[in-house]
Amino acid sequence: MNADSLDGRLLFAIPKKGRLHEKCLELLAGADIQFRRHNRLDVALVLNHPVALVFLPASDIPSFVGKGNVDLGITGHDVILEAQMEEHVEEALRLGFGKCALQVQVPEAGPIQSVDGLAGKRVVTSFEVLAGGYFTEVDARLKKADAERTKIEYVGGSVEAACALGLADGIVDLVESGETMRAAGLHAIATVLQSEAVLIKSRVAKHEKLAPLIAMITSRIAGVIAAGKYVICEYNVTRAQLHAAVAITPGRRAPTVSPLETEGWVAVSAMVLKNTVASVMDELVKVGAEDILIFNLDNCRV
Ligand SMILES: Nc1ncnc2c1ncn2[C@@H]1O[C@H](COP(=O)(O)OP(=O)(O)OP(=O)(O)O)[C@@H](O)[C@H]1O
Ligand SMILES: O=P(O)(O)OC[C@H]1O[C@H](OP(=O)(O)OP(=O)(O)O)[C@H](O)[C@@H]1O
Repeated sequence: MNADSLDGRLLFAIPKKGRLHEKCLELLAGADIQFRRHNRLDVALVLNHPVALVFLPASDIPSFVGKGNVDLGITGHDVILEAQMEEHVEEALRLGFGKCALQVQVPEAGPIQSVDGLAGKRVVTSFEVLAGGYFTEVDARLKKADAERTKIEYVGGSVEAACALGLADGIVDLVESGETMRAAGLHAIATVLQSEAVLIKSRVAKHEKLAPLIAMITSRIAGVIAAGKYVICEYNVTRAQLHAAVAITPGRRAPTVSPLETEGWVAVSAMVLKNTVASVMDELVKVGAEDILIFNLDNCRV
């Protein structure tokens, strides 16, 4: 591949490894963005659109998009703030995966058990900017003199080992299930921010001509995300109970209600959030709904 083959193509950055990589590949497949990635190459031409995928470390994607080197990208909200790129990129869509929290952690059995207690001590992190900003405020609130301020030290990985190694009194790191934290004998004493994966667009004006293609990709990805969040719920209910049933399944705009051949009965179809489906079914049974069926969505536009 040479640089010419990228001419006129929209560049779309995808995390090359790590927690977000697999999910991004699923999203691309769901949005019918087809590509063949050659072994070890970090650029792949999309076969069915004028797009090239650029596989980059998640933490580098905010600045590539923010500076306009690539037009679109998927990365974590956390790394956008860490790269101080929030004013240079537009978060077009929240993607609902890669959910985690950046938390202040200390040894469970240690002498320090509060953020105020940790202030002025040594904190190790991969998120220097966010941790630095957080403890600058804590130090200011506690009126720490310059020499007493919290010392933030950067490490590129294995942050959770820093306390056990005697390098830190506390750390600031990402937590999802909490397994890594607990395995290292740590617990969280504060949350700096919540994060999830986001689709970001460059704010650089020269990319205006790509707007229709960006809008199409955004809409396709939004459809795949919505399809994962919703199911279709269908059931039969008497007209007398329709009002109560519709209150349980109002749908996104409104449910579809169709007459049944049986006098006094209707069939109802509505989109329902997947994570509420069990309680929705319980409630429907209580108001007399019958033949309740749940269907997964492959894809949708909402
Ligand atoms: N445990 C987790 N659960 C959910 N999302 C996470 C988790 N850890 C990280 N993330 C999200 O994924 C992004 C990339 O993190 P990940 O640890 O996969 O990085 P990476 O690309 O493997 O880089 P490195 O391992 O070099 O730090 C983070 O910025 C965050 O938004
Ligand atoms: O709360 P948990 O579910 O245990 O997840 C948290 C861990 O996940 C991330 O690291 P990851 O495992 O992606 O590897 P990395 O340290 O190489 O980035 C993060 O840096 C934490 O260490």
